[in-house]
Amino acid sequence: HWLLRNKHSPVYQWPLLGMLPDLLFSFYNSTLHDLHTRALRRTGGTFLLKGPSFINADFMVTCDPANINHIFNKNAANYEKGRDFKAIMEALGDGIFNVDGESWKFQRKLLHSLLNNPEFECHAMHILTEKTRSTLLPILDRAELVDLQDVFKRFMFDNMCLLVLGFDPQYLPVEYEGGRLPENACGEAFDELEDVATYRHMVPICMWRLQNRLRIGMEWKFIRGSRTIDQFLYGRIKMKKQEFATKHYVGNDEQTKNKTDLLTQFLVMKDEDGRCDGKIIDKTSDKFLRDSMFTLLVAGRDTISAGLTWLIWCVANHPTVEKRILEEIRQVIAARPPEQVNGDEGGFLRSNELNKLVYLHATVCETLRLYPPVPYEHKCAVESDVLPSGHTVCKEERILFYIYAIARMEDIWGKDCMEFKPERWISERGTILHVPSYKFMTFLAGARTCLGKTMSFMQIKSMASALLWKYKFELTDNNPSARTTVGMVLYMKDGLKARVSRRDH
Ligand code: HEM
Repeated sequence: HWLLRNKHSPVYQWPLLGMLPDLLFSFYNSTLHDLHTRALRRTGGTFLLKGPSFINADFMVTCDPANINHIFNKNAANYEKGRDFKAIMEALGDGIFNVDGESWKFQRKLLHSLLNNPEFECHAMHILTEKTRSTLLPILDRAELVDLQDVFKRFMFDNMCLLVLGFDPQYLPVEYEGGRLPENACGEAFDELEDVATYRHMVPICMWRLQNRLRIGMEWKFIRGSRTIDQFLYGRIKMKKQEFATKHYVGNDEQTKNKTDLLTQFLVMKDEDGRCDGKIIDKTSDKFLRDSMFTLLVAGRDTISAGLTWLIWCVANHPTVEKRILEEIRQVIAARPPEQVNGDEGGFLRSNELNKLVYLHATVCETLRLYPPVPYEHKCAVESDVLPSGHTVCKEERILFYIYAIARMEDIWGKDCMEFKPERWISERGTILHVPSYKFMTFLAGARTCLGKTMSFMQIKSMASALLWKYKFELTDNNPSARTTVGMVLYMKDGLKARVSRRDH
């Protein structure tokens, strides 16, 4: 019976241990995403991932657009993040990622008004351009061989700190000695907390809780990393509050207010505080500010840097795509009025110019389709339900959405789904095609769609155009299929090492 069952099982099932051995093997082997993709292909898009039979560790795994549409839109009220998610992502505290119900509604409204404000978007672009000009370009000008992934990650950490806290920790300093970028306790603590979250996804709750009590293994990393992050964030919050107490805040008019960091905006916003479970959420309390600022830093740092890393890799592997992008930028620059033409400005395009880059936009979409910075997500059923695929979900059962696998399904993206083809995003009229979020789920779907989507596109396009216009990146490893990390963020396992040379236009 066991052998017969395995004949039809998408992942090998061991007695007592279920699919855990194969999962762990592919986790340490960095092939976890491929294992899920293969299993989803075999099963038509949905299967039950069986954990060890002596603990409740089963997951329904799906990448079926009909199921996703059902869970995120049609019957969204029945699906929550759930208790486990909050425990796994403990470092995020009560930030928006980790909450449901009233607290989520309150934070969503608050963040929506801040992040999607045109003046704030303009401020974000200004910070990004200045930081690129003052740090990133000088480093790339000097570098011959560089790990672009490491540089982008550090750069985005500084950029997000400026945007969120109004402070630059200089994780990517302009000057550094010995050709190696220096260590930074806070930046590294972010990485450690992410590793812990991945580990907690894999290992049964009782096991990591015990390790936490004993302060050993990965859980010791969690304790140490949380302490570093808390010191950093509470320190910044205290300083900002002191600034407020000692000097009159100049930004009473709406325009100035929207052009400051998010921490300041949280403090000056006049909106009412929220309510959750009958209690009042005070949005200026240290704990609420810590959780919100940390969430925003996490939301923007890795997603954008991972997206940009994959984009440079994809473009470097597709010379025809690179040629078309450069041609598009050349046309936009050529259309500038003479008084705005400045040789050194190069690929630094203004927001209205970035909007004209349809092919670059399609390239970003295609990169984020094949390499979604958040490769999987999970939710929990409040009540039992039947999915459109016919699978029954029990009460409190967890569902894993394999965003990475969606792009690799022929039924969804066609026979050429594995190919990197920006053209698939462009309509006959030359505009960007709209693809529903349950098919292009990189920014999630439904009411919980990412609040930084517009900003991310602008930032990735701005950096990509500036870098591709100014430099040629020659990859040291010509492997057309790079290994991916298996963590919460999809990075390149071996980094992105490239030789950098300036282009002569
Ligand atoms: C390429 C870049 C990005 C990608 C791929 C991305 C992806 C995602 C995903 C998958 C989620 C759902 C997470 C969950 O529910 O657990 C999410 C939520 C969110 N993102 Fe992004 N994100 C990006 C950039 C940003 C940026 C730059 C910000 C702003 C600083 C941001 C702010 C948020 C917020 C506030 C939420 C929570 C929405 C909610 O729960 O209602 N994101 N994002």
